[in-house]
Amino acid sequence: MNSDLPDRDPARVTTDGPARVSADTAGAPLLTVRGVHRRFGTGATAVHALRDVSFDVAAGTMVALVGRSGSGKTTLLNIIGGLDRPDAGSVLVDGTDVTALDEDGLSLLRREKVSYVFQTFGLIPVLSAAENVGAPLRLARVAAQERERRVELLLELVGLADHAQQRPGEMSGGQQQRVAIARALAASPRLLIADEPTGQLDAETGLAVMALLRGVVESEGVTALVSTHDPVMIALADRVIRISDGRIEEQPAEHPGEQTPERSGERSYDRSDEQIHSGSGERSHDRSDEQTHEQSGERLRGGDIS
Ligand SMILES: Nc1ncnc2c1ncn2[C@@H]1O[C@H](COP(=O)(O)OP(=O)(O)OP(=O)(O)O)[C@@H](O)[C@H]1O
Repeated sequence: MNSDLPDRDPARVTTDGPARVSADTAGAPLLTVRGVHRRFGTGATAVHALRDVSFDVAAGTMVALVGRSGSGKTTLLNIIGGLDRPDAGSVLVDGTDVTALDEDGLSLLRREKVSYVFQTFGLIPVLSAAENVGAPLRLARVAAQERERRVELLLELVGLADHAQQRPGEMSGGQQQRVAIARALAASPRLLIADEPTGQLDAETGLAVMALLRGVVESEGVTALVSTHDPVMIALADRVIRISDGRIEEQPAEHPGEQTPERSGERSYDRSDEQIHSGSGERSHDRSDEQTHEQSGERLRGGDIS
């Protein structure tokens, strides 16, 4: 498959196998949430959607955010992604205090550091898959040739190289969500936020999409915060944060620098590509991280768009 891909600038796209959480970055928080409070409304009818929420997320990990409907997951993700502001507290993403940014700063944050994957995909219906994936690169004024190259690699990564010209309405829900994941990765974000990304998908397709997310966390070195209700998907995460009635219910001990197999990138997870391409949903015990690279051929982080 790799031989079909165009020549690449090795300075932009590495080919040296899966990304690992290196010793110097392992355990370092990519995300720091401190004392976040969000209230909707006032007086007796006020809803305290988040109450004194604090946690850290280490770089290069995939964290599942779980909780019942109305527990505050979307509110929390929106605040972390700069789509909403807390009444109190702070959020640091890769050293940037999101809560202190003005609108321009938030736009820049969303363009450069944080990407979203939504339950409803959020694709632009009149654009092809390739144009949707390329949209953030257009915004970032990436030159056409480089943009085309990255779009091709990204669609390859999510197994949709043959669907580049199809519009969202001509694709299945699972395919649309894979386009959305490719688009979210286009600008090489540090943090990928996914709000119930499989909520609209059947169980098998949902698992394949989640396994794909799991794969890109490792291959692209991205950090992912994913809200989900699905226990199978929770099992794919490095760590689970539970939220109940706006409060973090359970905070598993984290020891910065500690290298579990999961955190060191040695984790073996289900093979997303076979599941996606065959739709079988069968569990593979192959070393998926190696295969991810054999099949996608690339680690896109490092393919900076500037
Ligand atoms: N814009 C808003 N105005 C008023 N109340 C809101 C608003 N947004 C959220 N809420 C309330 O805040 C609480 C948390 O909502 P949130 O959407 O964050 O929950 P959730 O865990 O994402 O739920 P679900 O799993 O159903 O998506 C709920 O009680 C909700 O009704």
